[in-house]
Amino acid sequence: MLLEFYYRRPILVSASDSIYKSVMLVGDSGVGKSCLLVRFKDGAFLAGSFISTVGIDFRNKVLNIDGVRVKLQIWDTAGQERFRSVTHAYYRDAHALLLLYDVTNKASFDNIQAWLTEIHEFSQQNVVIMLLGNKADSTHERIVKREEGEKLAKEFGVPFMETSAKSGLNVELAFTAVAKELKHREMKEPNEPKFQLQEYVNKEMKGVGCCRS
Ligand SMILES: Nc1nc2c(ncn2[C@@H]2O[C@H](COP(=O)(O)OP(=O)(O)OP(=O)(O)O)[C@@H](O)[C@H]2O)c(=O)[nH]1
Repeated sequence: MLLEFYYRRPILVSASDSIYKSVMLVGDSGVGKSCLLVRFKDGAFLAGSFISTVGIDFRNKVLNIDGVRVKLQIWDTAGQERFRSVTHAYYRDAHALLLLYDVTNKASFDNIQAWLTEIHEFSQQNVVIMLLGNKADSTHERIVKREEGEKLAKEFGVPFMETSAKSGLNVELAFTAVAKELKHREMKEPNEPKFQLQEYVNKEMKGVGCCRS
């Protein structure tokens, strides 16, 4: 069963009113990748014991972006080191990467640079990357300030926002923002201005303490 996951590749076919895109969730083990995906797909939060992803898994979700059906195939990767070679094989098929750290876990934040190095080594050159500081609901346990996340993202030239799979904060927005970017890249009219992902996120983003899903 597991081997099937290892060798399956996304099949991406286009129709005029639909586009098919592949999004990968990456980051250290325990940052909340699976929970973010479940929140986005099912609107639920899986509280309780933490079960690490084995290898790689995926879910599909269709978004309507400005009248176009954007079919997202979302790949949830295992953050554990021992599955890294499996994950590497999938990078080159990804159109967008959501790179997560956990705001209550400094090591996961410190590892972002290493993740970006790996992403640049294995993914397509024009892949859309967005940095997400997850578990923003954990106000008392927070170690990484929002400003630190913003600074790091600026340093690496990637858009950034904080999310919470638990409260739903900005989860829909994270996926919608990358879907919009991908749709604009594929279907941009000659005179249409470039889509500004960070500007869009800044306008739509909710602060910590809110419960937008
Ligand atoms: N407070 C809080 N806890 C969260 C949030 N997201 C995930 N968690 C918890 O963090 C733990 C790890 O979540 P997962 O989604 O399994 O983490 P993962 O990144 O998929 O981990 P791997 O599969 O090992 O790579 C679980 O106990 C979740 O309940 C969040 O937004 N807020």
